[in-house]
Amino acid sequence: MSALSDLSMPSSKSSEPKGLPLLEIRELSLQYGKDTHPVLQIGNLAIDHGETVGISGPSGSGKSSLLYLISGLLKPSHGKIIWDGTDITTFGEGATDRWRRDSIGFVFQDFHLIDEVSPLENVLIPASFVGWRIDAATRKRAHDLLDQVGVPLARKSTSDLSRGEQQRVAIARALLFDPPIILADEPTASLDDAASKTATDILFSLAGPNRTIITVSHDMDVIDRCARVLRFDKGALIDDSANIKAKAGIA
Ligand SMILES: Nc1ncnc2c1ncn2[C@@H]1O[C@H](COP(=O)(O)OP(=O)(O)OP(=O)(O)O)[C@@H](O)[C@H]1O
Repeated sequence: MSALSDLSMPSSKSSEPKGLPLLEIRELSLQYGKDTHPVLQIGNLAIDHGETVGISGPSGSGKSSLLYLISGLLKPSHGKIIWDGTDITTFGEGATDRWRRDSIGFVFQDFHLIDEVSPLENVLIPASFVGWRIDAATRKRAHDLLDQVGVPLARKSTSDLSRGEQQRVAIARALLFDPPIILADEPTASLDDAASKTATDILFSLAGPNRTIITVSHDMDVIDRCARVLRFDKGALIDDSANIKAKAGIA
């Protein structure tokens, strides 16, 4: 891994804090089917620029649904999701996709990589949605990101990589467009202890005054690294507190 510290640079696209929270949720609810009980209901919640936020709670409490809602991958049944002053629930599909590409890097539990292609091609997947030709600067950035997360560039097939390396490819891919917000859904759930620690170190090295990390996790090592922890149960936010351990740097 050449230089983890390179990743800790704040996103160059970060919006300047304007005194508004980065994310505001208002009266949000999600039902997966008409006439079904909401699986998530949140009154008001605000997250500031640069916060590291861990989302914890029992299985089925709505954590992943929340992450999918705030990334625009799911539409709520009611309520507003306001990022930097703009309610993304009013966007059509194309505008949501553009906003997500520019603003969010998403790290999934099961990586969402294409096994048959190289790590470099996987990192470049988001660029392939933007246009037919991938420019040299984007290729170089993908190359540099893989180098920084310590993934062997010479591998032809991503399936040859260890699971830890695959998750690092996924993290590099999430950073391709230098997003100010990183969302992660159980980023260490399928990794062994050593690989979890490396992935967690990389993830949190990305945090900065203007880069915000929001992660769902059952892994206490991940949650302990977050300065703020939101706990959910049965679709409700039951606790929202500062994490004293993370603040003291002893997580
Ligand atoms: N596509 C879907 N259709 C119907 N119900 C769903 C769907 N996805 C999730 N649910 C339900 O919504 C509730 C919240 O699910 P969600 O995955 O958000 O919880 P979670 O806290 O992330 O759980 P886990 O920790 O097990 O991943 C659960 O009861 C789940 O069964």
